[in-house]
Amino acid sequence: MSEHETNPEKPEKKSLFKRMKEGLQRSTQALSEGVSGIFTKRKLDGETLQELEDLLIMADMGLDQAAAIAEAVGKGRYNKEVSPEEIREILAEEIAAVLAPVEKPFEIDSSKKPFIVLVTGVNGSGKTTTIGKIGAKLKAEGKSVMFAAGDTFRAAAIDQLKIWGERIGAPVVETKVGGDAAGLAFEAIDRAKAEGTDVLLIDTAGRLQNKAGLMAELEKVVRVIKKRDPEAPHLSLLVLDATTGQNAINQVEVFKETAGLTGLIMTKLDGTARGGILVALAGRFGLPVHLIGVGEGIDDLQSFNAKNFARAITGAQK
Ligand SMILES: Nc1nc2c(ncn2[C@@H]2O[C@H](COP(=O)(O)OP(=O)(O)OP(=O)(O)O)[C@@H](O)[C@H]2O)c(=O)[nH]1
Repeated sequence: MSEHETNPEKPEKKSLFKRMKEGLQRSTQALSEGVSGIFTKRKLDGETLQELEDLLIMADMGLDQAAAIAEAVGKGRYNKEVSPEEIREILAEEIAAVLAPVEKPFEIDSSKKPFIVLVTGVNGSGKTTTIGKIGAKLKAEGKSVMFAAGDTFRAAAIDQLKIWGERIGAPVVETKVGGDAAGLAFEAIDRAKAEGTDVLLIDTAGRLQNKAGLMAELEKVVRVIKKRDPEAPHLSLLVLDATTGQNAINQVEVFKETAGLTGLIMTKLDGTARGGILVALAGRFGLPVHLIGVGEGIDDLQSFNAKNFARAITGAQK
């Protein structure tokens, strides 16, 4: 366990970039050492570029993005000696270029009251914790927050959200285990309206093992939300666990239409050497990435910055 996991109080003083870099260490190590291994005392040619492409695939960037990025790195540099440091810089630029279009801060439109955020994701993705952390950040900005414990299938998920609610002073709308999630969303919107709440965050169930049932329920939740406010949900976010690798692609496909996804949050990037999955997702779906999780602390849920992320995972120094 790294220091920031065992002592969540201390690192507050650390810069967010430093925290992110630490969180991404495993990915950085794989890419940075990989580049050194390929380009030390060797020319940039078809062979080394193929090895680079393989390295990018290993980092979960996906076949298409890996090929395109490797090609871009090679452009105009064939048969030249290019140092690993230079390759890391070029790689960081190319990765940032793929990621830049999906960099979008998590923002609330305060003309919408309540601003309704629907949060989906498979069990264990970090969904409930993420909702709690977002709520804490919004509260710190002076906004009033309400949670709807819409993962009605698991008592643990309801309890976890209640703990967050108590911690940050946000009311939690809940129903009994097995209760109707759509009905709960309906009730939560009415209550948030009545109480003049700024932001309502709605949790949902994530049992992919019953995919048809889950999707039918999600559709119903979205339908009911729209009945109360045709513009809502104002954000529909999917929480993805970076350690699931390429599986994240399937998850986006599953939730995209049903939940009308407007953006992504990627958690647990600290638990994998394959942080390149964000590159694969960006290239494939172009969905905004609002936040990334690089550890368990509140400050470890950070705004996604394409350039910083690309620099961190490649180990580029400049
Ligand atoms: N290391 C690390 N752990 C994280 C991150 N985000 C969330 N977690 C942890 O992941 C675990 C699962 O989070 P939950 O919030 O329970 O996940 P969930 O999707 O709600 O899962 P269920 O409640 O099981 O559906 C918790 O222990 C979180 O602290 C992250 O960015 N890094």
